[in-house]
Amino acid sequence: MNEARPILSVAAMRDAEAAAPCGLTELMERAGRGLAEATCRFAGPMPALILCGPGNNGGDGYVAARCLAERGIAVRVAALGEPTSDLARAARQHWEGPVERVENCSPAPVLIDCLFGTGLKRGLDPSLHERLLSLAQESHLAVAADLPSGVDADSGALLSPIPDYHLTVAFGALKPAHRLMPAMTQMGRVVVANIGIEADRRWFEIGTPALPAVRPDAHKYSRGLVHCLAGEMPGAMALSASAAARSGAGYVRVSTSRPIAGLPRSVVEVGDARLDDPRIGCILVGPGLGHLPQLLTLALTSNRPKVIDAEAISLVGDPARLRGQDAILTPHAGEFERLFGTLSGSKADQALAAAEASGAVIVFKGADTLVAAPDGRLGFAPPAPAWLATAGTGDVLAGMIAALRARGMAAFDAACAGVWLHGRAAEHAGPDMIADDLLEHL
Ligand SMILES: NC(=O)C1=CN([C@@H]2O[C@H](COP(=O)(O)OP(=O)(O)OC[C@H]3O[C@@H](n4cnc5c(N)ncnc54)[C@H](OP(=O)(O)O)[C@@H]3O)[C@@H](O)[C@H]2O)[C@H](O)CC1
Ligand SMILES: [K+]
Repeated sequence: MNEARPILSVAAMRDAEAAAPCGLTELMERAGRGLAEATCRFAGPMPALILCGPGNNGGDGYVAARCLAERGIAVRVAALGEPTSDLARAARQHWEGPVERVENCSPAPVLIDCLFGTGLKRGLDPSLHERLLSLAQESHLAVAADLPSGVDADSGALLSPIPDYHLTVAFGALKPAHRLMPAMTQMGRVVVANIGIEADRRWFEIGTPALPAVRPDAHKYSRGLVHCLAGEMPGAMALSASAAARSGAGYVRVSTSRPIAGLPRSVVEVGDARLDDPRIGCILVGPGLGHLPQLLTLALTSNRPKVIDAEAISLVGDPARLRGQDAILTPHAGEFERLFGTLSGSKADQALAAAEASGAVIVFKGADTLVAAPDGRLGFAPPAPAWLATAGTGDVLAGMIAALRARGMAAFDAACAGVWLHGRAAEHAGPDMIADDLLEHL
């Protein structure tokens, strides 16, 4: 079972740190020890070079050096200068070995980057980031303490270039950058060292979903009726409706003015669209919609839950139009901007602002998909294969989420579950998959 792991912003991390009953010195001790242990497990007994910055990330490095030396590892330390924080100064004093200079130290098979963590405020000086890149290049394994130095912890932006790491050891909790582009692709394996803080769980990495059980007295309507509104290009809705049928909906119905090729025989095509049917668990509108804005208007006249995808998102026009609707929106970046405009802040900030403005659950898709709720909950997708970026996979996701919603899951939970299952289906389908192949793995 893959538990939802908390994700903390820099501000939330500082609060958690301040509230930790064990105190900051012990937190640093645990962080350094966790870094040493994770590095040993990953790299074995290879000689290591630890780069220490001026702040507490550097402090973690001095602690890790002591712990590695206690394990008999040949470890060297190189610093940018003397530590500037009290905690790091104390950690430096407990390191009994020599301290070289980052500018002229020689490389080692394992490079451990403890230059900067959550306190990074700007890009590294060019001479320093070039030094970091070259020391990483000359090592066999590069390990980042908390975050690669150069990454903005809250947004995942690269403030200066970073090498590709093999391992990143996050302290206490994941930070947004561990699950946001572009930083997430350069961190290698990401592990969390438990340092004993209490983490707020409103932001989290989406874990294995708990799906509703099928009751012994279930019938097709109680298991969830998905009503799809097919548009000008019904092939897209064929994918969505098939995905809904394969995601446990009891009954999938498609309103269409002409026969649709490729639907499973169990999916029913109907000529009319009676959306006041109280048995409808979720309406799906958008995939293959084309220029039929009236279908969105029709969906919005119904009080039933709905998933609004693809072209239908742009047709909403004003996010306030969704207030009072029980809606899940599934935009990619282009659709997001067309409806919500250019919002400021990180992708996380933007997703939350969009959820608040519309009152809808927002699935902000991409290599770093986020699920935002109007009440401030935010799910970050675990990494999914890059080969998911192919035509039709969004139609499949929309159908999956509609089915999970129709099965009675709350909107936010259904969206998170759909995103998680979609990523895992892609892993099973393999690198040459097309969207249709996902259906076999739902
Ligand atoms: N959160 C926890 O529970 C724990 C975290 N720990 C570790 O501490 C770091 C965060 O430590 P902090 O001291 O806040 O920050 P950093 O070490 O990342 O860096 C701060 C210093 O770096 C200077 N700075 C910032 N950006 C640059 C830059 N581009 N170039 C040069 N110098 C820079 C900054 O000084 P300025 O005044 O010049 O801005 C600071 O001196 C966290 O990531 C964990 O690794 C602890 O172990 C305890 C538990
Ligand atoms: K670091």
